[in-house]
Amino acid sequence: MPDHVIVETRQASHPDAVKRFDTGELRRHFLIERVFAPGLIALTYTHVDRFVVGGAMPTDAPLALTAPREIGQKTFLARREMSATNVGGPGRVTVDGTVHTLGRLDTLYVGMGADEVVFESLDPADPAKFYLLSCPAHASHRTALVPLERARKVPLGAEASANKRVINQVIHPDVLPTCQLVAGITLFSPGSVWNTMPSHTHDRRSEIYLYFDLPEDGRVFHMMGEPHETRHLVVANEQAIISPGWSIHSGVGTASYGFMWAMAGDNQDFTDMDMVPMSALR
Ligand SMILES: O=C[C@H](O)[C@@H](O)CC(=O)C(=O)O
Ligand SMILES: [Zn+2]
Repeated sequence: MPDHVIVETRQASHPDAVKRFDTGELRRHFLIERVFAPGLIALTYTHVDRFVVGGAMPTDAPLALTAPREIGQKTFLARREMSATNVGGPGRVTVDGTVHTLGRLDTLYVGMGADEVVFESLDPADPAKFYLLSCPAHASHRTALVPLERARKVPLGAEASANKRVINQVIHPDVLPTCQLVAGITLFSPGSVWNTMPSHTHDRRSEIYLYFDLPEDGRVFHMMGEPHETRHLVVANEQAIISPGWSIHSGVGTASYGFMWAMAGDNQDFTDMDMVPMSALR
């Protein structure tokens, strides 16, 4: 039987090399075009903070999270922690026999050491799409369901600058303890389309973005690169981006969208950003 867990590996890149990348190379290294594939767990193993990013999209059968060779362990979570956020129809995640039901934008944090993780859709015609984020862990924290309402809310931006939005901090030290992972869901006011502008970097933490809720022909122009050497990626709905610590991560949509961001690295201090003055951007 073919394995239902597929993995692609991405190496880390030096900014001096990246400034010579053409569009195809930028996309090959930093954009994850297929996050969700029906009936599969599709993962990207990146050497940027050893993040594993991907999607579990069960249709008519449950999908068990097995440990691919890349992990080098008998179970996926032997030395890792993980979050699963549902951006699709209603679903269930069973962790070592305990069933958690996830509606839209609910997140399950799964602590290091969980053996059996199984994903299911409640309705195969409206499949759940579990967006997975995992990073190395050193301690086992409690598995917990974090509905969007439980997130710590940080309103930011203004209508006049087209960036009025609420940052929902879902995986955050004020919500629940984790080893490295910090993550949230940023949702916009109608008409606001700019995220994370003014830009920032935080070399001690890398970041992963998933853009969602874009219409079929909508696109986000995601800004990346060192502040003095910016590039962009044109991103469609439900595609993800690997943002190394040296890169800005800002985007503007041709239509309304939401996005999930996640960080791992040396600290979990969300406010510890190096803000980039507008005059420094090139
Ligand atoms: O370091 C923090 C991350 O870049 C995100 O939280 C930014 C974000 O969601 C936003 O400004 O909309
Ligand atoms: Zn950031």
